Amino acid sequence: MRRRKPTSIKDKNKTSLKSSFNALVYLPRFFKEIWKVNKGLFLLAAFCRGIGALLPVVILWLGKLIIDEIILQISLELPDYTVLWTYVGVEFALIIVSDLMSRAISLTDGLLGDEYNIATSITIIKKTNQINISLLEDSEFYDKLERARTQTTSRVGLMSNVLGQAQSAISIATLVAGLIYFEPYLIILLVLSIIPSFINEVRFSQQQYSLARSWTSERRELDYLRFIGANDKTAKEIKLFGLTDFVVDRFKNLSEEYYQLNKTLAIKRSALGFLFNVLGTLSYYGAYVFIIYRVLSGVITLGELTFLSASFNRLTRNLQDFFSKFTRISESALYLKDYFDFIDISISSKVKEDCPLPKHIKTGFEFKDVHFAYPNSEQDILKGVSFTLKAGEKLAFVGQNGAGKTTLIKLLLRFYEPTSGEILLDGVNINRYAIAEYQEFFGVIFQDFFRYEFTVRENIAIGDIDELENQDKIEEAAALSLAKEVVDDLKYGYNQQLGKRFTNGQELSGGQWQKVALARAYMKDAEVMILDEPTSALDARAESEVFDRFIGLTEGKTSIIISHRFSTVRQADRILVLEHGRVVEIGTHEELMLNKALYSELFTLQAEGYQ
Ligand SMILES: Nc1ncnc2c1ncn2[C@@H]1O[C@H](COP(=O)(O)OP(=O)(O)OP(=O)(O)O)[C@@H](O)[C@H]1O
Repeated sequence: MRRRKPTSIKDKNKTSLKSSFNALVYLPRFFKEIWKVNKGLFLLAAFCRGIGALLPVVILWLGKLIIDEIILQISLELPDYTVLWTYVGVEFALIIVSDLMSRAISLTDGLLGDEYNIATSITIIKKTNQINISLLEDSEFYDKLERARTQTTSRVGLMSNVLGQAQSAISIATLVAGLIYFEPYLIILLVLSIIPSFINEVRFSQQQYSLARSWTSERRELDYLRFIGANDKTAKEIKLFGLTDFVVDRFKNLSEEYYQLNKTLAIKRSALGFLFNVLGTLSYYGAYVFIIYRVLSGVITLGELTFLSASFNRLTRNLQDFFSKFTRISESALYLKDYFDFIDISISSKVKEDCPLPKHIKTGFEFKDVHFAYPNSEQDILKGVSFTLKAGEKLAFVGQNGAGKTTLIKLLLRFYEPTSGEILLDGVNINRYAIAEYQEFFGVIFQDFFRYEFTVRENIAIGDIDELENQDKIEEAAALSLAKEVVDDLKYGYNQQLGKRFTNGQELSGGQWQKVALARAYMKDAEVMILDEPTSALDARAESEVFDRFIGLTEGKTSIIISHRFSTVRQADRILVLEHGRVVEIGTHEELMLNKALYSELFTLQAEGYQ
């Protein structure tokens, strides 16, 4: 695989700067969502930040009053310390309140963040379920989903940062007001001290971000190499084929390049950062000398000196922090865009879902000259497929690997739409039925069924999750799919946790997993049953038993079986032979044998193999 060379950082800088600032428009919507999650907590967080923002200037002001009062009382013959101790008492109380506020802020941020996290995770799961499978398989879209899913912590961080910025802005405004009141000229020095480090911050954080983003696919490859190099699923092959050096070299070469680019940037950022900080410190001392000079000239008091120098110092730090956070916020806001783009995906169907679904199938399904190519692919997988599946009929699909059998099922289930042609149910285009209701019609077990790392009970009940507590039904389904014998050997029976991810989990063999997954098909009394060869890992005896049961149980039911096992296929009412996306034969076993074409050739070939 040829790797795309990352574009230079500078080229990307302009566009990413613009797009990250543009992404700030998502902030109001973001806060509206947080507001909806918990209004009370949000108000409390805002209140605490408001108080927290005003306290610094008030405390500094009290410091000034205390010093001025001390100096005043020292100069008096009959000093009265009442006012002084009152100031000290109030300052003490405010310090306590300030500490209380900062703890309340981190508490409310944490709680609000957790609640928002839960709410967005649920939104993402629900939305993913509504989105067409074809979109989920689009790599660009998938990246977006990945980012939306994995960036939840950044979003929570973003919330704290933005609220923190608002707090800083108020603090800064009050401190600036203080400076202007006493020494307006200090503002010039303040601006001089802050601009260099602001420019440095913006420039480098943008470059860092551009570098990270332009290396997205390489970083994904690095993650993948890390994954295959160090996990239990690949360990066997990596050891046996001696792949460690291959993986390590590939990882090293790729990461070295990224490391070097990053290193150069980090060194430059630190060196310039230091230089600009020296400039900042210089201007601070400039201000300090100016203030001392003003005290010595008797223009301002000693208390005002402490107030001004502390305010100036605090302002410099606050402003630096404000600007560096600002660039970070605009970067994180880009992830908001990914998230909102994802949840805004339109899910409305192109056609009106205006037809009520029949309770039971009357005539059956009909594929009419169906053509299909997967999204982003030029290749036609189905080329004018026409056939009928009558109500109550058992149809088998046969054909070589890649002929398009599973694709036919995916179209029937409306995971994809035909490129042209149509699929009818009882004479009506299937797109006109409400999709969720329509899909409820089917009981399907796919070749690549998912191994949920849940308990056996849950794994079986997935076929009809409303029946999770119906032990009799679960046991019945397990008996029919031969999963019962697997469960009988498990320490915790139906409550056995499966897989290795969680404590006390038990891994199953491929065939045992298939038996468990098959039980799902028996959980619901679906109108149409589909078995897409989920039996490849079963031993010969179990496989024939599974199919015989399936055939027996689907007697008189509309069903489709995909299998390469001809002794099963021949038991179907009719057999559809698919070759390179075309129906080449359709008929009963006897008819197709007489036809002496592909089916009889494949059947004879397999029968000979068994002799
Ligand atoms: N999501 C997808 N995106 C693009 N192409 C796909 C996708 N899924 C399958 N294909 C391609 O479509 C063709 C038909 O695949 P399909 O899974 O329908 O074959 P099949 O007849 O069920 O094969 P098998 O007997 O191996 O299960 C194959 O060439 C495959 O590469």
